[in-house]
Amino acid sequence: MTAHDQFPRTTLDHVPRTMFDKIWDRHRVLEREDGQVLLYVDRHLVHDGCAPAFAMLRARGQKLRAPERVFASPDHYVPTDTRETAEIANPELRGMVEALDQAAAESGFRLFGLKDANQGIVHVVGPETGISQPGMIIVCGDSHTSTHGALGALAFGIGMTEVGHVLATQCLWQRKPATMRITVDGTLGFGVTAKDLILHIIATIGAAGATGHVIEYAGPAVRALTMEGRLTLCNMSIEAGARAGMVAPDDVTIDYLRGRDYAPRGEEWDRAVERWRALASDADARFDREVVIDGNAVAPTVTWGNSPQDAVPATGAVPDPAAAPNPERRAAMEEALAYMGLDAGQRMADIPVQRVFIGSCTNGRIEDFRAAAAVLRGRRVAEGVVAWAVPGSAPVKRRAEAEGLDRVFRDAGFDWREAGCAMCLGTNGEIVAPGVRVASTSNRNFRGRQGPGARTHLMSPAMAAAAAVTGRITDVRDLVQGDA
Ligand SMILES: CC(C)[C@H](C(=O)O)[C@@H](O)C(=O)O
Ligand code: SF4
Repeated sequence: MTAHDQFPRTTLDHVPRTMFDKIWDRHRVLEREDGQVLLYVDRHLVHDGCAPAFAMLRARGQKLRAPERVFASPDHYVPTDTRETAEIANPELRGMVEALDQAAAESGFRLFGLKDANQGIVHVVGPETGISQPGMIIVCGDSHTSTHGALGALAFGIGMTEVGHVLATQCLWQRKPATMRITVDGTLGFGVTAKDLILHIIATIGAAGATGHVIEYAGPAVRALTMEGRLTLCNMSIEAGARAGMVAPDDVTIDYLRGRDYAPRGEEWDRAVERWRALASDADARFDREVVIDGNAVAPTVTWGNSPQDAVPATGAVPDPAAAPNPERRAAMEEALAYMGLDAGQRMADIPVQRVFIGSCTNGRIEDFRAAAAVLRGRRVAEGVVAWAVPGSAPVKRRAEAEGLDRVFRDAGFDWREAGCAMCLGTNGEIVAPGVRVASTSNRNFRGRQGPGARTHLMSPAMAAAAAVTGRITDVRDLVQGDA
């Protein structure tokens, strides 16, 4: 018997915890009687839409509590044809970029400005610079902050008032969410990516399927994903209604972070890795909900409607509202088909597209451009199709250019552009005309998102490249079968 065994351990020691619990517990500052918990925030990411929060601070004469924990990059409002602020013709857009420059100058936080080597969509910048790390609480005034959970962080979007609160206090009040584990068994097949997987998951559990929950993705098909695939997966957690998505850190995570600008070094790195490895959910930890997905059954997946849950295999057809489970769903489907200009039963492969957008915080990373380039090499964009490649960050753009991918895109007839959110949301003015159908690698196919009347079909980068080449929705497996 060891000395330790003579003392009964407290029951607390025996409570198995999920990764979410471990991160949550470590960041609790205090708890209110109504159950709200004050959390300490490790990283606060800021974008060019956060001007109202800085205005709030200014009006109250408050300063940033911890500017060294705040990192910013302009993304939503920046045009993707120039990096010169002075060349931004629209004064409103220019004003947004200038407002962020001014806030950084006043408050002393790190800004990756328009011409900075690290500028990009905040959700691409955080992971790629190593600012986002396992075990952290990461917040940003943007719903797709869930992206960073791929590194084993608890990362979630907050509102503008909360952005102001975090800037001033470095803390945030939150109610504890429920936990949900999505286990993906099996292996993703040829031509099937993390994007197809997350569209399949959302189609399975619904756009409100994870409301109030933090999702932990687990299982062999998730473990087999690259870090970039995991970022895509976690990015769209919010489209299933989840508060956040996360993947436990493993060798993939650690290899990804090693040597990045903001990653720890030397002995500090070794200690960090030890901490990160201990974050995984305990084997006997209980989740409030469990979902199991068969990874072998996932096909290249495309959306047909105005919610990310409106997704079917590329080999499938537009569903029939008559088969809807209830009248509300039937009405929603009918409305979506009318807006999208589609008929029930129409084969997905017969739907023509006029525009293609490869980019966004979902699929604007180097592996996404490699996957699309692999399809485009030796091929041309179909007659009448306008196709854009928009890197998620300046480093992604440089890397792609170093690999000669920009040539592949240009030779195929793509426009190769500067980094930003661009056509994902179009707040920078980059939208399409009414009725135009877009094959898009972004995360939301809401009505009017890519412009009033725009018709968005969500898909993977390889699928978007295939659509660019054929001018219609195409199962990329059919197109590239003869390659190799
Ligand atoms: C503008 C921003 C607040 C918004 C978000 O929260 O997600 C945007 O990034 C989006 O993707 O719709
Ligand atoms: S790329 Fe799209 S989804 Fe991502 S932050 Fe920008 S607008 Fe939002």
